[in-house]
Amino acid sequence: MTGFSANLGFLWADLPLPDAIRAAHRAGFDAVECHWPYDFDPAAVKAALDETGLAMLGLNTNRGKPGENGLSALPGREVEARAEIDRAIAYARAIGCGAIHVMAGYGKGAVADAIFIGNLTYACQTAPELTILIEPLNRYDAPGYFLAGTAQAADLMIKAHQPNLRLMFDCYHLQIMEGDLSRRLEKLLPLIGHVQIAAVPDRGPPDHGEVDYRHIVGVLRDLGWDRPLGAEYKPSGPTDASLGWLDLLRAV
Ligand SMILES: O=C(O)[C@H](O)C(=O)CO
Ligand SMILES: [Mg+2]
Repeated sequence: MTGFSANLGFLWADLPLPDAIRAAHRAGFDAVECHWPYDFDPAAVKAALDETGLAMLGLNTNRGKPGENGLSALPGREVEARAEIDRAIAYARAIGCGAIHVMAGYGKGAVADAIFIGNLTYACQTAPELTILIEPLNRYDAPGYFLAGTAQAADLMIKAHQPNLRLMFDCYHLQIMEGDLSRRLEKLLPLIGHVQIAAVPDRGPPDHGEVDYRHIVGVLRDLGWDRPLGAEYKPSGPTDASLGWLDLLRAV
């Protein structure tokens, strides 16, 4: 049966992270993931993970100054970008989290490409035991974000040539940018480190909109994908009232 990871950047985002972990456990999630956990004491986060038995699958590097969306592809910001990578690695190690999404920021062109590859290589080699993720974001939510498609991501991964560098396949962003999700999942499977889901286009629970996730869950299962899918959607009210989709997708 397919498992699901609650993305606590959006689900139970009104609770302190340790309590959000407990809420995800009560709701029956198989794992959790987050965006930016840095305001919370890693010991308290680890205690909640140990208490519930849930794994924290991933966290993000910090985004930088207000209005920025990551630093790792930005010329002249390498020192800060690597400090944020170091901070993310230390936090991930402290709580036993397996993956870090290194956020690129609003760069472009060959210079940004080279800088991003350098910073990704640094992250991969500093923490060879962790998976380092890169994630294409859609042009509506993040106009100008450096990484905007799977071909670009695959090209970066070939150039960086690091065994622990993987693609975050966020079905929400990639349906908007590229579509053809079933064939794309099949083709890119060896590059994928984590899969996320949300309704398109409203980023609500994955039970409506233009993607039928019953089909996508079946495709992934048939491809042999056996890791929890990240529920990274924005509930329109209390998270506990938004979870009808869980039984629907578990039944696939
Ligand atoms: O927004 C997303 O899809 C991401 O997964 C993220 O980590 C924050 O931008
Ligand atoms: Mg995502």
